[in-house]
Amino acid sequence: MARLSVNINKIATLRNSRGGNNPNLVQLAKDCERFGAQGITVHPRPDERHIRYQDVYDLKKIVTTEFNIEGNCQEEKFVELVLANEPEQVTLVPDALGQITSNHGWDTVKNQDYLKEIIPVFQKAGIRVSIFVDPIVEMVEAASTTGTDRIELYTEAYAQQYLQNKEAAIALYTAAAQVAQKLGLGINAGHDLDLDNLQYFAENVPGLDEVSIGHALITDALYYGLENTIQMYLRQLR
Ligand SMILES: CC(=O)[C@@H](O)[C@H](O)COP(=O)(O)O
Ligand SMILES: NCC(=O)COP(=O)(O)O
Repeated sequence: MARLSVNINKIATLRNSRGGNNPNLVQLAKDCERFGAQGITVHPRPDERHIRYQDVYDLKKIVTTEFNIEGNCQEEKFVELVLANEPEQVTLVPDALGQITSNHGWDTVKNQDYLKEIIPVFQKAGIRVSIFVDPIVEMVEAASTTGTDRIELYTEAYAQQYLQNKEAAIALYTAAAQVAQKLGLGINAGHDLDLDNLQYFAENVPGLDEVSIGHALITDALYYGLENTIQMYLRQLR
């Protein structure tokens, strides 16, 4: 069964909107784990629009499941932040500054030499490395030669096509996962996964280790409550 890592970026968005500490991000992360979350994911961005760099230090002290820090390793401050906190996993995402959200994976062919250089920096600190990739076989194959431990399949395209044609939506992901498995890569996935599309994804992506879900899960929690929502998402993965 794939693990559920809850991305709490949007809780930080709500907190920052009033300048105070409500909702309390640290308490919410503790509660997510108590409700069944098998990991906590954060994505500190250079503009600190939601997760602040200090949040990472505060969360590191209390996360007892798996701490996954996502971000752009081309930002020197991000590398320092991750090495200072030594999470279980770092997910390297090639975001440009000012993007409203993450919207593409690495070109693992063009960035092969760079990734081969930066990935061991984290691995030498005992941190598992996952790199964000689109579901393209060539990108997965080139990911395997970078030395990364895992890939994270970028699932926005799946989510967008799922309601119109789920068989077509899943095809590239199933194929990419089959190649990743053959190459000995761990397989994570994330972005726009939700209560409607998650189960079908998990059933058709072999070797799926972890999904990280934030935006839809936090939105659902406004209607169903956080504890119930986390349990609803976990049931989609059983
Ligand atoms: C990498 C990815 O797809 C998401 O994890 C990302 O963290 C979403 O970032 P925002 O919450 O800033 O949209
Ligand atoms: N890596 C994906 C993630 O952490 C959350 O993405 P989303 O569910 O907020 O789209």
